[in-house]
Amino acid sequence: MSEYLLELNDIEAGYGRAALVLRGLTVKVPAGSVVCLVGPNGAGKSTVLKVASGLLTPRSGSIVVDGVDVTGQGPQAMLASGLAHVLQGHSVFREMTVEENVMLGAFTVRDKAKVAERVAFVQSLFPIVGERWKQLAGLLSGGQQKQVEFARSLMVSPKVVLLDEPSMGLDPKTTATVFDQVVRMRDAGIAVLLVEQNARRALETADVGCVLDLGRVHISGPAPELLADPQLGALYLGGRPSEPASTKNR
Ligand SMILES: Nc1ncnc2c1ncn2[C@@H]1O[C@H](COP(=O)(O)OP(=O)(O)OP(=O)(O)O)[C@@H](O)[C@H]1O
Repeated sequence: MSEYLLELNDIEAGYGRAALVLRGLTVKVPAGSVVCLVGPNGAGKSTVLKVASGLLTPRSGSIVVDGVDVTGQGPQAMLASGLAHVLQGHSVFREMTVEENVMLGAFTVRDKAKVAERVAFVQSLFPIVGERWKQLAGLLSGGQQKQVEFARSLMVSPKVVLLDEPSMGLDPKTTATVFDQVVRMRDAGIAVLLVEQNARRALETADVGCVLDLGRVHISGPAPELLADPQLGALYLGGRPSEPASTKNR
């Protein structure tokens, strides 16, 4: 296994003819870790995940998964290489059972024994998924539905899970539970690249933090150090890290 399960190197990416969103972005996800991307609205956090999962092809730069260069491959190939993307918002099918929702994630897995093994794994990692297995997913709470989405993403045995704003729309207590599940995934050996608006909570969970600004990583380091950084505190207040605190909110 490589030191980094995912490397995004010097990525430039954007949408159509519009200006670049990512301008030389480098992010590395070590094995056994949660890396979180924080930054202002529109900084390009979700775009990083779209590039990593093959939904958006970078204009330049490279994507390396566990030592293998996968730059330019589409979503299906990225999934096969070990990257699973849990999109922003709610993607559970409410009229289907929890089982049916989770099994959608096993669509590409042909080996029945492997599928059974993964079912046992996700049910042990997320007990509520096992307890509500035969029930309609729409009957579950928002936080429980998020665990169904996590379970679905793990059916392909990913090396890295890309999580886009898992706390969106959830109350603080449920958010805390969801972040606990993120830690459980990491402790089960799955690296996580996490994008969050809830920067402080995400940094409290993550091992490594990266602050995005103007399309590249502005500050990165161990998450506890970033939490203690006064510049990052200024960013929470809505200003840019390079501005003195006194100019904020003018
Ligand atoms: N499908 C798209 N087509 C065109 N432009 C897009 C598309 N998706 C995002 N953008 C633009 O790319 C930029 C970065 O968006 P992105 O969603 O990556 O930011 P973000 O940091 O995740 O923001 P937020 O915190 O608000 O979710 C924004 O200017 C946005 O308008």
